[in-house]
Amino acid sequence: MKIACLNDLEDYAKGALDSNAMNYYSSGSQDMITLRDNQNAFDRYQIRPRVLRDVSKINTNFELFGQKFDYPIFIAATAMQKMAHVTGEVGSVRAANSRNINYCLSSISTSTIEEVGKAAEQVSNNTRLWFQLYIYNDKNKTLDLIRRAEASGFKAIILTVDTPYLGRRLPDIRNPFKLPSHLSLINISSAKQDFDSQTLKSGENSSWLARYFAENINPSLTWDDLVWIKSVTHLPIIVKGVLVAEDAKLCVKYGADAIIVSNHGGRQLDSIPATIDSLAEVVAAVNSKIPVLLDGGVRKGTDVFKALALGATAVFVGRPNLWGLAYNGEDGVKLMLDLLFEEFRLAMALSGCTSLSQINENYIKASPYFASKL
Ligand SMILES: Cc1cc2nc3c(=O)[nH]c(=O)nc-3n(C[C@H](O)[C@H](O)[C@H](O)COP(=O)(O)O)c2cc1C
Ligand SMILES: CCCCC(=O)C(=O)O
Repeated sequence: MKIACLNDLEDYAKGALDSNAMNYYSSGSQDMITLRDNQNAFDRYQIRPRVLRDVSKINTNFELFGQKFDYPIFIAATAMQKMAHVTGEVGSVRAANSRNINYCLSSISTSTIEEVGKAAEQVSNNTRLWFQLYIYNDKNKTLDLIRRAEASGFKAIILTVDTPYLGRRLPDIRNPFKLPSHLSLINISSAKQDFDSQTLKSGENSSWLARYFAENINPSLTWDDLVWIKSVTHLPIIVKGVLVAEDAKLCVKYGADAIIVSNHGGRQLDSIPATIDSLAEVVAAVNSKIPVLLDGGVRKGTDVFKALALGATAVFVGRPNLWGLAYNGEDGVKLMLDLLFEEFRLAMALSGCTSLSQINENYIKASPYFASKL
């Protein structure tokens, strides 16, 4: 059967990946209410299409931080991509850069920052790369990651702020995740798999990932750390994991260059809002001072259109990158992107929009079926 949409790629990946990788990639936290809602919430909005406009030419280009992109659809940072395909992050970055869109590399990757920078250069002379940063307890480790990203041609730092501790992912507690022995968290030395389970208190999360996080990642971050990062690099700083107006305003106050409305793909706190439902609040609070981007549950061209209509500059896909890798490495990620691009172009054309700047709140409304509940 031919792959027709991103959900087909997910179905394929479910059959192809082992349960260790699939549990880690697919899971959300606790009851996975937020994970499900990220996707379902898009369906609670409707597009208001316009007709009899010349849609023979559709332009999906735009500019952000002085760089041109062919589509407002980027690849989000997801950890440990070599479990999906032997090429891992290198396959993903080649696919994104050959399509002139951004690839975001996770701090917790299975390919080095330098390998990923070089792989992008091989397919593009204008590399599109952002680096996702977790702040380690050891500030020098953090600084080292920033310097290496700068030296490898990364164009922005994404500071993830929704993960002072890893969320409670029940599949990982029931069947503890194991990093396959041929892989390592290669950017960070001393990432050990083993810990003494005897030291766990009753009820404590026994997952290695949760323990790794608790031992290495700094849970005491405050807005001062955003100021600190701004002071040590000239790269734009993008704050990822903001859902409410109060924090959006603080991002502007403390000098963030952009915001990503994100709930970490439903993997952190459960029972928090879907990102598409949080977007309008954040966009209003920011009041056009900095760009607002979104990730979480984007699977269709109409999802992208709806996010742009509610004020996003661009969106990211996380898991679909992993499903594309599992399907066919770099070519599978290209297929995933091309499907989404084609769907998005069609959504624009059938709504009567020929450029991204035309997509605005006039093109969206709450579905009447849900309107009273929204
Ligand atoms: C398997 C997996 C690993 C992830 N790893 C990271 C990470 O290392 N850093 C980070 O900031 N976000 C991470 N995320 C969150 C993504 O960047 C993104 O917010 C989320 O996947 C978007 O939702 P989607 O998967 O529904 O597209 C991860 C998500 C998944 C599914
Ligand atoms: C220790 C890996 C954490 C990566 C991450 O952010 C996630 O799994 O959501």
